[in-house]
This record gives sequence, C-alpha cells and structure tokens, in this order.
Amino acid sequence: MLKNGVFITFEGPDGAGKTTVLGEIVKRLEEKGVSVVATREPGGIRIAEKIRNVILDNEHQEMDSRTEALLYAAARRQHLAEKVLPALQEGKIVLCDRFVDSSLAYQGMGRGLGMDEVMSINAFAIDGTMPDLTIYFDITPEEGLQRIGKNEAREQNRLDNESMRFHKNVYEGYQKLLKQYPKRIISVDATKPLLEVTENVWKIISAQLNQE
Ligand SMILES: Nc1ncnc2c1ncn2[C@@H]1O[C@H](COP(=O)(O)OP(=O)(O)OP(=O)(O)O)[C@@H](O)[C@H]1O
Ligand SMILES: Cc1cn([C@H]2C[C@H](O)[C@@H](COP(=O)(O)O)O2)c(=O)[nH]c1=O
Repeated sequence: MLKNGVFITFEGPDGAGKTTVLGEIVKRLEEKGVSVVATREPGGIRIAEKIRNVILDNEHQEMDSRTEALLYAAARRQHLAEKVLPALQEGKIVLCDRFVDSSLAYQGMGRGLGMDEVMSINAFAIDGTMPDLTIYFDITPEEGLQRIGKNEAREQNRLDNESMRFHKNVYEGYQKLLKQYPKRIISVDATKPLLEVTENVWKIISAQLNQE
C-alpha cells in the first residue's frame, strides 16, 4: 500500500490515560492546522463499534479466548480498510487508541494464547500495516484500574473486570513488546500528572512528524 500519512498508536494498560492524552494531542495538532484523524480500537466505525459491544459485554462471560482474539482482529481489519488506510492515503496523521499490540498483550499474554499465534491471525488482518510510532503509557495495572474505579462515568467492561493475574500478564506482554520493538515503541511514564504526560507525548510526536 502506498501511504503518505503517519500512523501513530497509543498503547498501555486500562486506565493509563491514553484516551485523555490523545484528545489533548488532537487539540494541539488541530491548532497548528495539521489534518488529523483520531480513532480507536476496537471501534472507530459502525461495524467495528458493533463488534466492540459484543466483545466487551459483561454478559458474554462464555466467550472463548480464540473467539475473542478473532473478533478483535475482524474489527481491526474493517477499521483499517474503511478508515485508517484511506486517511493515510490522503496524507493525514492518524492517532489510534490501541492497535495490534493490544491483541499481542491482552490475548497473547493475558489470555495465554501466545504472542506469535496472535500475531499470525493478525497478519491476515493488518496485511503489512504497522504503526510508524507507538506511544506506550507505562503504569501498573493496579494504578490504572484504580483510576478507572474512581471515574464513576466510566462503565467497567468485561475486560476491565478480568482478574488481577490477567492484567499483570498483559503488563508483562507490553514489557516484551517494548524489548521487541525498541525503535517503534516509546514508553512514557503515565503515572505523572496529566499535563506532564501530555507534554512528553507531544515532544515525541512532534519529533516524529518533523522527521517524516
Ligand atoms: N496523568 C493522569 N493522572 C491522573 N489521572 C489521569 C491521568 N490521565 C488520565 N487520568 C484519569 O484516569 C482515568 C482513565 O483515563 P483514560 O480513560 O484516558 O485511560 P485509558 O488509558 O484510555 O483507559 P482504557 O484503555 O481503559 O480506556 C480518567 O478518569 C482520566 O481522567
Ligand atoms: C484493541 C484491543 C483491545 N483490547 C482490550 C483492551 C481494553 O480492555 C478493551 C478496550 O477498551 P478501551 O476502553 O477502549 O481501552 O479491549 C484487547 O484485549 N485486545 C485488543 O486487540
């Protein structure tokens, strides 16, 4: 695929601050007149939002881990084809809240399916598209989940409600990914105050955009 845009993903445990900071970065980019598309996984478009509801529904306790992994990959494919790839072809900056690294960490490590196995089903979905840059929001699962718990407006979904063991395995998965992709994934300390985290992310993204 020919692309002129820049694909940037935000990753990390639940409650790390990704969505909040992404919103702040979008505002700053738009103020500078940069054409930006902000989106999320699973979701971002009609079909993928429907798949999201199926995956995260607390009533779907019987969902098999492989089914879960396949649903995330299916939502990813549709979102890429319908929204991300067209935006990149138009030369836009795409900021995406989660992408394939989430599947590697959550389904690969969290569910114990294996990161290589989960990558292999995702290879079909992403067909070679990987982010140009990934910002990893580093926070322990304990602290991230505590933040979510404090936010009364935020409903706890099926994944949030998983065991602490699951969330610790997810965290370990991200640590492996940081070692595996040291150039693509840059870690920020997500435990700092919001303004400081935003500033750090802004510096990393500005540097990336200046070198493109
Ligand atoms: N740096 C910060 N310090 C303290 N609280 C924060 C910080 N960043 C975000 N928060 C708060 O933590 C909660 C979770 O933030 P947010 O929804 O942005 O996280 P997230 O990484 O997108 O989570 P999830 O992946 O579960 O959707 C929100 O209530 C938000 O206001
Ligand atoms: C893309 C993706 C996501 N997940 C998990 C991570 C979160 O617990 C939820 C999504 O909720 P958020 O509030 O939008 O962060 O889904 C996953 O397990 N695998 C994935 O590929």
